[in-house]
Amino acid sequence: MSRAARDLEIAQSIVPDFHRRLKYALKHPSILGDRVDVDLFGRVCEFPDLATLADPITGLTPLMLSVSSPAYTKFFLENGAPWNAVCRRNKCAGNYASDGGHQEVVDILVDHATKCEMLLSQAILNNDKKTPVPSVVDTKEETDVSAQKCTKKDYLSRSVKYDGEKLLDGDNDAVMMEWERPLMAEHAKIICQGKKRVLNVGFGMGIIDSILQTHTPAHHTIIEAHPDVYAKMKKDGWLSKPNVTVLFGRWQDVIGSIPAGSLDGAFFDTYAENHTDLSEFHRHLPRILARGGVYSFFNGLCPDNIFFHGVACQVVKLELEALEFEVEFAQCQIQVKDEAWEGVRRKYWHFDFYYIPICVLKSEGEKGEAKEGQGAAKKQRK
Ligand SMILES: C[S@@+](CC[C@H](N)C(=O)[O-])C[C@H]1O[C@@H](n2cnc3c(N)ncnc32)[C@H](O)[C@@H]1O
Repeated sequence: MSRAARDLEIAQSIVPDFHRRLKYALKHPSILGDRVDVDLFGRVCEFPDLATLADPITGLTPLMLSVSSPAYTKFFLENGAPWNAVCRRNKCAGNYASDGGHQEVVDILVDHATKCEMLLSQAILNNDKKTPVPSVVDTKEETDVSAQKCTKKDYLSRSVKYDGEKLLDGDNDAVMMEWERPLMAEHAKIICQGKKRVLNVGFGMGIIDSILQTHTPAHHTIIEAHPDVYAKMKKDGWLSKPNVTVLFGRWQDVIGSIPAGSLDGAFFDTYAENHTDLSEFHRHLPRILARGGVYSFFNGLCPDNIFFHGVACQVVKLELEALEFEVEFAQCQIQVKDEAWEGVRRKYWHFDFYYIPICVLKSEGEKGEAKEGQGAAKKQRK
């Protein structure tokens, strides 16, 4: 018997209707707010292991039910409640807190989630394990196609096909789609204003590379690993364009050949990779970018849950800040028509807005200022 189940039994013997009330509470999120059963939650606090319970039918957890209360939220988190559990309606505690307008609890949850994800990400990078990150979004069962992981170890060894406005992999999942063109235009503008030396990782349909060419970059490097995509690049003349260097191979294998400080702008948009790969790529940026250089990436982090998306953006922001970047996200609107997804196995975008990352590598002077600033802050704290 688990500790949580044993605690539940003890609680049941102390408060005769405890189990019924807990079950009721777990099934009726409407008891939140003013009508929250304070006594019930008081009893729950005597049995911290209950934090890890979830109602088997609704999937609701005590953490989801306590989002009107910062104190209970903290209590459950401290006692092991998984911040990223989702109920049968695919909502996590953060979604319930945002929907209910409980900003203080949203902040507590974001803070907790960010710390958990940073620790996890760091542990995986330090161990140099190539296993996919047990990501914050991978909490759903694998049976539903929309819930399956989009990381695919065999992607590079299977064929892809160009099909009108999309590029599809062997499972008919979309590698790239035409609706992303306006987003690519924004990314291109961010990394290549003026005659800059730019890098794009992942050619796909060549949308961003074609747009970058209109900005007449001083030099344009493209990294692409898929043989079919590379064949298309060759056919379309990319290998002989003036000022363009195509590096065929996985970025992991060819990035070392890019000279230090040789780029003013970089964009990253691969496919079938995970957050660990993105973090690993980020670690190369301070070497290859010149100071003041601008970096951006396709921000498809956790694209089916706004709270998870927000946490993932925050994690990446902190990771890049630790690498001496200044990071902001610019919001833009994006409408994807339903017809666009015809012939595509699953949608990979669900929001009607998009946060464009703008990451600038601090100059030497700014680095110093930041350090002095930190020093002053430390002194004040003492
Ligand atoms: C989403 S598409 C890029 C779309 C591109 N931004 C555009 O505007 O058309 C991703 C591309 O990354 C490539 N790719 C995937 N993994 C890679 C890796 N490890 N190194 C280099 N390229 C990779 C894929 O073959 C694919 O062509």
